[in-house]
Amino acid sequence: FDSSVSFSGKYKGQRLIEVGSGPTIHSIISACEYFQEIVQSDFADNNRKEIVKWLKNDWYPIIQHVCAIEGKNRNHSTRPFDVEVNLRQRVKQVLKCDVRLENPFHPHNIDPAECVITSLCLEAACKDLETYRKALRGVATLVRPGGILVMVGVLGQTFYYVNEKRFSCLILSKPNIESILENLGFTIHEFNILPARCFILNKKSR
Ligand SMILES: C[S@@+](CC[C@H](N)C(=O)[O-])C[C@H]1O[C@@H](n2cnc3c(N)ncnc32)[C@H](O)[C@@H]1O
Repeated sequence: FDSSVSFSGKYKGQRLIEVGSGPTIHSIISACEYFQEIVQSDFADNNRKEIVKWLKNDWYPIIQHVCAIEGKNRNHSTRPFDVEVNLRQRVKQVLKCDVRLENPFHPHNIDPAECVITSLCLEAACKDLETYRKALRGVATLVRPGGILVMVGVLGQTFYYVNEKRFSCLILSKPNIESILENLGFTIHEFNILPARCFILNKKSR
């Protein structure tokens, strides 16, 4: 899970909202130690169902993996088992969201949070830069004044696959994202660009 987000305690608070979680919990594993209440969300019903299922089922290997990356499995108080228990308790809601709406949680009004995470969602949801800008404006309304927005995204990509299904992806550049965020009143603390890893997978012949 290259897109998992790592928290070290520099940022903490009462609430964290994740926008466009997909069917997964990997983006919030690291954060659950630092935020008391977590709201996850996605547009797709099946993705939200998968998260709700997880609240009863097993993502332990993924939690172990994230803890290993962070070296946490050497620390007794945050070993993977504890992280899992913590995370299950802290995910309070799994809601429908649509980032193309001015209020992504319409018709619900969600209190803004100290931290909002969105990973690989906006470029998947938006077909052009103007839609992306509006979506980011909507996501920004979920961040409390003084709070942080953590975005994981991909630059210069036009499509991606989930199994054999192809999805479109909006081409983004660093200057595009920086100028939209600055116009929305954000100060950018970190902008890390990591080299993409390319996986070439060979399907077994029968
Ligand atoms: C590439 S996946 C990323 C999932 C996860 N956040 C991750 O990092 O692995 C894109 C996600 O965006 C969601 N999505 C697509 N359009 C959306 C929309 N209009 N509003 C909210 N989520 C949307 C999809 O359902 C999907 O779960």
